[in-house]
Amino acid sequence: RYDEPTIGSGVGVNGQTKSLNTYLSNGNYYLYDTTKAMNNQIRTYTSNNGTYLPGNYMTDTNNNFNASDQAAGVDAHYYAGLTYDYFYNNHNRNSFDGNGATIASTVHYQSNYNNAFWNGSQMVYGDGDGRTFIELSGALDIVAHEITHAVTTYSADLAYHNQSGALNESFSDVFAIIVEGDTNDWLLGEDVYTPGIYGDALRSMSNPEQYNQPAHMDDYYHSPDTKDGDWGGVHTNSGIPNKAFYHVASDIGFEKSGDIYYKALTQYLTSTSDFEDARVALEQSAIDLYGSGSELQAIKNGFDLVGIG
Ligand SMILES: CCCCC[C@H](S)C(=O)N[C@@H](Cc1ccccc1)C(=O)N[C@@H](C)C(=O)O
Ligand SMILES: [Ca+2]
Ligand SMILES: [Zn+2]
Repeated sequence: RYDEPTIGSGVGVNGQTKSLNTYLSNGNYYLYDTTKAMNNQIRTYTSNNGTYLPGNYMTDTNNNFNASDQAAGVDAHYYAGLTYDYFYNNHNRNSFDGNGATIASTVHYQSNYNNAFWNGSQMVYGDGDGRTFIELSGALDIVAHEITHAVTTYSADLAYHNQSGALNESFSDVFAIIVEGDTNDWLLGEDVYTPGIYGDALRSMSNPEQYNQPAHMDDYYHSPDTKDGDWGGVHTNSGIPNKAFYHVASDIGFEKSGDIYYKALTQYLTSTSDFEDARVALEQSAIDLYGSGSELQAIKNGFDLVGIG
């Protein structure tokens, strides 16, 4: 019996059926996608509500991943593939390290875990407690958010605290929105956030204040640089550069803003960059790509509007 790439199907967290790149080995089908550029692989595991990482491969006997406990893995796998395709097709980046690194995702991490994260080596997704969140890999913007953290690690490596940390969070939200690619969708987490409440989200790029984030430097949130202080409020102050991005992308679109933000992240920003440095990096990236035209003006305008001078 030969091992070989296969195409299976699965049902995601929100009930949609999707085609999956899987792998047949010894009579079992694995969530193991070998179809991407040279040597890159996308591998999806389950921690079975424990804390072991990466845990066990998620497998199926008939290549139809339609069991309820497989849904989180279906979406983590499928959305990782979409995010891989975005960075490869739009920025010619082969995986998060630019060299075909395996994208490993683990779902069913702990119990009732209302979060998802990049742990420096892989993506990890909780199931949520069923009230605040359902399985977090069920949202493309969350998967793209986490994989962008991996891209950041292998580029600017923005230190995860204070303004550099808020930029780290903001760049993950920026590419989450771009990968979703819907000019009407400025929300983050809406597909898996509060299943009992329609239309809300964890964050909004167009109106950060709606979910208690500042949208201007005048309202910068001074929080302790501790775990309990969210390392200087990185998930709060990200609202300020997020709002700037909303203005920029509303002006020049996701393709041009994506190219400018990608160049800034990978060629100009460093681990200690602050909000002002980000403005300078984005202005320089716009000039490099488009000269001193409307794109540069969009950056200047967006950052002026949020008070980053
Ligand atoms: C381990 C503790 C901290 C992890 C932080 C990760 S990178 C993170 O920022 N996770 C996102 C998940 C997310 C992304 C987009 C939309 C919804 C939810 C996040 O924002 N987590 C919030 C809940 C937080 O940690 O405050
Ligand atoms: Ca969204
Ligand atoms: Zn994050």
